[in-house]
Amino acid sequence: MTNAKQKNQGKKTSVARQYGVDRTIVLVGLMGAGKTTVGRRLARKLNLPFVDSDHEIEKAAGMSVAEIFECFGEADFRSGERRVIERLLDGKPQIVATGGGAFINEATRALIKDKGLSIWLDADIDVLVERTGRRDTRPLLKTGDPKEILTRLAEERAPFYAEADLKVASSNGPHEDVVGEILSALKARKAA
Ligand SMILES: Nc1ncnc2c1ncn2[C@@H]1O[C@H](COP(=O)(O)OP(=O)(O)OP(=O)(O)O)[C@@H](O)[C@H]1O
Ligand SMILES: O=C(O)C1=C[C@@H](O)[C@@H](O)[C@H](O)C1
Ligand SMILES: [Mg+2]
Repeated sequence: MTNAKQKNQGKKTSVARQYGVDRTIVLVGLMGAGKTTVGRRLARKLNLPFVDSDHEIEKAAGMSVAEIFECFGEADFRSGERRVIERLLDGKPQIVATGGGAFINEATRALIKDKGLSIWLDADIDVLVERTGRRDTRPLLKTGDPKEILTRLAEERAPFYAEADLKVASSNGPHEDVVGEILSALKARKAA
């Protein structure tokens, strides 16, 4: 490794270390909570790589999430999601944004708990409805009224998301504020 590369590598670990981050951060929570868009900004702040599990699945399959659901069904999507997340957890610390249902799957949740530091991004239903309404890419929200679906999913999933290591409110923008809340939660965890 060249000196410059070594220096950069050292810098990468040191910013994250200041916040006590020595394993991959895994963002969990409902569709629209901000896992992808907040996660990308958090990664920049901590000088860590960013990766999105939905995007990785799409790359591997050469299809969109909606197409995978349509052609193979949700069960196949979930097993692909588990395999992708297992691979993403097997390496140096990074920021992983998961799909909204990943942490609900028992096997995927066990992997994340074993190797990652999970953070639940929690936003109010009306905020989620507005945010997810901006793009028509989420297959689970196309089967009925999005507000009813998100309300039901929030009820069903909250006990699982509550198993995350940290919980951060993500209703109030801008994204940078949520990043700030995550950094504060990491600092508090380090100090505890
Ligand atoms: N704190 C925020 N302030 C303002 N807008 C936000 C905030 N967080 C997310 N958004 C917006 O909400 C939309 C959905 O966000 P994002 O794609 O990051 O959600 P997600 O949790 O990754 O959802 P999914 O589970 O479907 O992948 C985007 O348009 C994003 O810019
Ligand atoms: O909440 C969910 O179950 C999902 C969320 C999205 O990120 C995608 O992973 C997919 O649309 C399913
Ligand atoms: Mg996302």
